[in-house]
Amino acid sequence: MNGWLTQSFTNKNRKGMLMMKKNNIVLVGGGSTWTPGILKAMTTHLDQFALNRVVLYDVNEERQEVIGEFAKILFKEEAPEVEVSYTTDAEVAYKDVDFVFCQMRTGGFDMREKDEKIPLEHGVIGQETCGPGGFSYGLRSIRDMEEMVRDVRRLSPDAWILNYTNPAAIVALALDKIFPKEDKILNICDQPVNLLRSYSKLIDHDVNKLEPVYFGLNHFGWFTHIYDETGRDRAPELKEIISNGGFRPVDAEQRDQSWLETYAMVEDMLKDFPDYLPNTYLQYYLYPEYKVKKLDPNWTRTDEVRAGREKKVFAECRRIVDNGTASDSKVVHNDAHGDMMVEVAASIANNERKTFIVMVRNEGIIANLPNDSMVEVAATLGVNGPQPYAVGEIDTFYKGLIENQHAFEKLTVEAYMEGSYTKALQALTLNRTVVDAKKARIVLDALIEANKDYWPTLN
Ligand SMILES: NC(=O)c1ccc[n+]([C@@H]2O[C@H](COP(=O)([O-])OP(=O)(O)OC[C@H]3O[C@@H](n4cnc5c(N)ncnc54)[C@H](O)[C@@H]3O)[C@@H](O)[C@H]2O)c1
Ligand SMILES: O=P(O)(O)OC[C@H]1O[C@H](O[C@H]2[C@H](O)[C@@H](O)[C@@H](O)O[C@@H]2CO)[C@H](O)[C@@H](O)[C@@H]1O
Ligand SMILES: [Mn+2]
Repeated sequence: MNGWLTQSFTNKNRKGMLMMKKNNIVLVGGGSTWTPGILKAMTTHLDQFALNRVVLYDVNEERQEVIGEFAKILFKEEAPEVEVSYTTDAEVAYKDVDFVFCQMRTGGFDMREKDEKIPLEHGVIGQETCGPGGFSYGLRSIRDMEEMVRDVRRLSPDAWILNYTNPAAIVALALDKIFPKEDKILNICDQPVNLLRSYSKLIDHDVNKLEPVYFGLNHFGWFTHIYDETGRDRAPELKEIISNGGFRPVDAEQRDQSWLETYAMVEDMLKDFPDYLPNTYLQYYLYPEYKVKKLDPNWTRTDEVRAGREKKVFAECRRIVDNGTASDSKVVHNDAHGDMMVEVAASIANNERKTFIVMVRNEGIIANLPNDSMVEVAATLGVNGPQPYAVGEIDTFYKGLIENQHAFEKLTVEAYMEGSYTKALQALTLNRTVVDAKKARIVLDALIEANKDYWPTLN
């Protein structure tokens, strides 16, 4: 039984006491490199999102132990009233939870490396969530994600499942097809909010006062307007600034070179297509040949992450555990990722109806796109889930791009569900990063071989 937190509550309109439920959380992929940041965000948002119990769950015992021991120290110092534990047992993890925060990586970085390097060996974009890499990772993620949902529903029928697991576009579509009646699964990406934070720096404006209008699919969308609190659209000014002075992420000093290059490509995209502010991932679809030349098949993003974030996070957590204190922690910072995950949960739990950019089944939100696509748009979040803002009709160029990408995503999910080689080949042939069917077949066959321990058989 959860406790309740009596919280003193003050804002400019109301003063009083708010009874806030204390939530039981499970963090799936508890040994993830992002977990320390999310845990830190949990400790700094306790007045918004009250916690009773936090369980970390991972299939990898070694990773889980390092991050789990760190978690115990962090909470002992920051929020000793919260019960913290870690486990590799799904039966323990999913029992009696209110929110599941999910960020698993089936196959780990070893398989991410193959997703990136195999396509590149054949002259095609190799990226974690885009093109054949995203396809490959998608076919691995769906199985574990389906199992997770079934386990959660058996052990915690009413829990909210907040999913970050990539490729989120394919995972979201697959879960929507497998569990069409589910209304408590929400797929989220932190890239739009991270872009918003970067825009807010460019115009020196509080990000919380910016209201975005966004449309597309996950890692495949555009900001059409960015309104400030006076109702003025700041998008034209932002486009001007970026077109003349380039674009850097808000946390540029923490970024590896490849992310700086990725942000820089927004300037190129705006020069070619000045209508809207593009999501950075569009670079792979708009300039596949150019990007392939820039990518190094011997040193991809996985190598950078392993040498950078993964090494730092685990070394720092081990150091904290050895020292017995997290008070001087360096790598555990709040960024868009942890903050957003906790703020999304708080908005749902407290029925705050704050606006976030999330994935939802289209059903007319973007009037001239298929109803069954999982679109990424602005929505308010409350106890009844997302209430998306209507986008209306979109112009031909964007409609064409998105319909093509949706067809790729849908065929990928169907290839998984039907075990269909033909649909897998159709999916890769449609993808803008591949196009050529002979190339698609070569890459598909190589990925089948690499994923034989993970994928269903494709006949
Ligand atoms: N949606 C977004 O915007 C966003 C942002 C950041 C990260 N992510 C995603 O979050 C995930 C974690 O990323 P990372 O770079 O920290 O990877 P990571 O490999 O460091 O962490 C993932 C963890 O998941 C564990 N895992 C694998 N299969 C599991 C399963 N079936 N059940 C429970 N745990 C399992 C692994 O052992 C690993 O410890 C990835 O899917 C990544 O793409 C998404
Ligand atoms: O290559 P990685 O593992 O570093 O990151 C892949 C993820 O990239 C995006 O996330 C951003 C995020 O938006 C930002 O807040 C900050 O934390 O950096 C991340 C990248 O380092 C993307 O939205 C995710 O889906 C990817 O998993
Ligand atoms: Mn993302």
